[in-house]
Amino acid sequence: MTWNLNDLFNNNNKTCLILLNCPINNWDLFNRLWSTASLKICLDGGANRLLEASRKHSNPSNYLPDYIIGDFDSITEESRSFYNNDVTLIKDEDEYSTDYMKSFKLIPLDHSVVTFGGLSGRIDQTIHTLYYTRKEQVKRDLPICIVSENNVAISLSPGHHTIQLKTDTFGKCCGVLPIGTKSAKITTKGLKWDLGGPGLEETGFDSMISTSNHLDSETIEIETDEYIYFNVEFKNDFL
Ligand SMILES: Nc1ncnc2c1ncn2[C@@H]1O[C@H](COP(=O)(O)OP(=O)(O)OP(=O)(O)O)[C@@H](O)[C@H]1O
Ligand SMILES: Cc1ncc(C[n+]2csc(CCO)c2C)c(N)n1
Repeated sequence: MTWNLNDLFNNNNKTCLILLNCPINNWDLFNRLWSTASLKICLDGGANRLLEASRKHSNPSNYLPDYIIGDFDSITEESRSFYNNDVTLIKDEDEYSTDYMKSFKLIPLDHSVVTFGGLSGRIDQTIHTLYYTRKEQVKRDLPICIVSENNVAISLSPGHHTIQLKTDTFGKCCGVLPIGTKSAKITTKGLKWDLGGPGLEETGFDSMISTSNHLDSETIEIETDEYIYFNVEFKNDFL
């Protein structure tokens, strides 16, 4: 598979943006993802974040998601009444699935997914984001990217991946993260410290995890036998 991470910001008619209940500190970044997405879903308190940020930076009537879904313990009355007429609100009080899990029921399998937020804040929520993103990745051939304030994590299925990224958007720091798997055999090309050579055949919590690695090319090749994440930082002056 070839993933062009610059496509995060290019128009694509089958991309879903999921807005979690996380701060929108970088309106420009959020706005670029919003303009790219064809389907937009707010999770519960994510609607408050959208209303607040779009009021501050623009006109909230131009920022209407397709759905707001969740148990509605976080959405305010004000957000509810603002979005009530134009947006489909789905209240689902199931106590055995999170709002993030509920949102994927609305996303066709032929859509790529960009999750905005979910990597910082409460650690149980962060682990849940990584856990459930992988569960959904198993069902899809298209990527799920988790975009947070300063970096993007892309979920990779077993196989060979070519990741393209431009140095005007992405900084050099990156990681190859075997999260949710005991160990993985990974080979890479295009990183300063490539995996796969002597002493670096295996990656996992019992062996070695490649963090604080650096991009050495605008094309990165990753071959993995397990589901993993690859993360890369946004460039400082891009943010
Ligand atoms: N502090 C946080 N850190 C990371 N992700 C978060 C955080 N808070 C919320 N989220 C994400 O936003 C979604 C909506 O959160 P919200 O606070 O509106 O509801 P919640 O009741 O806390 O979440 P849930 O019902 O899913 O447990 C959550 O499902 C989670 O994916
Ligand atoms: C083993 C187990 N742990 C936690 C929960 C609680 N829980 C998980 S998802 C969810 C909904 C949040 O909106 C809640 C309350 C559970 N049910 N089962």
